[in-house]
Amino acid sequence: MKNIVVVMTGGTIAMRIDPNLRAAIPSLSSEELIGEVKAHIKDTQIREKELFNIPSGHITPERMTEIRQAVVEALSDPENVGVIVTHGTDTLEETAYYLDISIDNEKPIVMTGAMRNASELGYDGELNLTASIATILNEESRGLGTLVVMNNEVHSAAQVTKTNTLSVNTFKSPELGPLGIIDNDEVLYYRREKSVKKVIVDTLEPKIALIKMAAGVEGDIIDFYIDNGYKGIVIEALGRGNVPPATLPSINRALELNIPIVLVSRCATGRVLGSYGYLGGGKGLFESGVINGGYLPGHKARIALMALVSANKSKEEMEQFFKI
Ligand SMILES: NC(=O)C[C@H](N)C(=O)O
Repeated sequence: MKNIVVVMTGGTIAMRIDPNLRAAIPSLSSEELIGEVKAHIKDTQIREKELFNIPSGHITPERMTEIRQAVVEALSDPENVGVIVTHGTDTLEETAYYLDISIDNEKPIVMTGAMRNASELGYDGELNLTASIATILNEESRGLGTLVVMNNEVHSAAQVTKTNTLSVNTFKSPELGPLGIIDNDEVLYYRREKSVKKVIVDTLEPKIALIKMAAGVEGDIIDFYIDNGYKGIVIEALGRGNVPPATLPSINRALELNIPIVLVSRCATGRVLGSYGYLGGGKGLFESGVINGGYLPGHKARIALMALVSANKSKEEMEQFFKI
């Protein structure tokens, strides 16, 4: 008999409509969440661990480390073949990315959730859980790091992002597409991408800022984070990796204080590079010591920087991490 551990953390998958509020709130017990699914699967035992039952907007870096701890513990038991983490979809890709970079284990870790709550017709929680179990049980899922399974698709934690506020088909990997699909309980991989970027660390530095650039943004917001003891800054820059020139004095101030700055783009796809030499262009930023964050979206680069700072990595090691 194979064992799979389901670590429950909350999200819409564990919510119902409250009749007074007429809005969804956390309410499903672990038995209610998993009972029906358990009754349908054969030859596999599900061991549930209810860590918390919160919306994913309540997930903090500390709670991410608690999730990691629960996953690592479950993986260390030779009887368990893999772990499923149920989670709200709003920040699912952040926790997935942290688990992916911070755990080095061949056993599959699958994160899943739901877009419709248990009071709605077409609740997708059970479908996503069943597809996650099929993914764990497939031998080809081993060695791929943390996977995200939603809407019968398997995605890599590094690539996946929530693209739509409502649709059940919201999780996409815009650059490369899903790794595979789940068809009739069978997992079919189009490609198997081994997850290679690792920072094995069980803590996350919370004081890492994420700042979005826009036309006419000035340096005051950067100064705020410097003055409030932040240990690192991720800048979601314009296009190819450029910033409005009025931010430059504050960026240079942060660099002089050895506060690492990672540059990514606010564009949905594509990497950043020093293609532009004008004032505020990426070329000057990288020459002055800003770290190239590659193709990562800002919220995942922030998780990476939280892990790298927490692990006391040098600037060179950080640069190495973000290199494709
Ligand atoms: N679909 C969901 O799970 C969204 C919910 N607001 C959450 O992230 O907890």
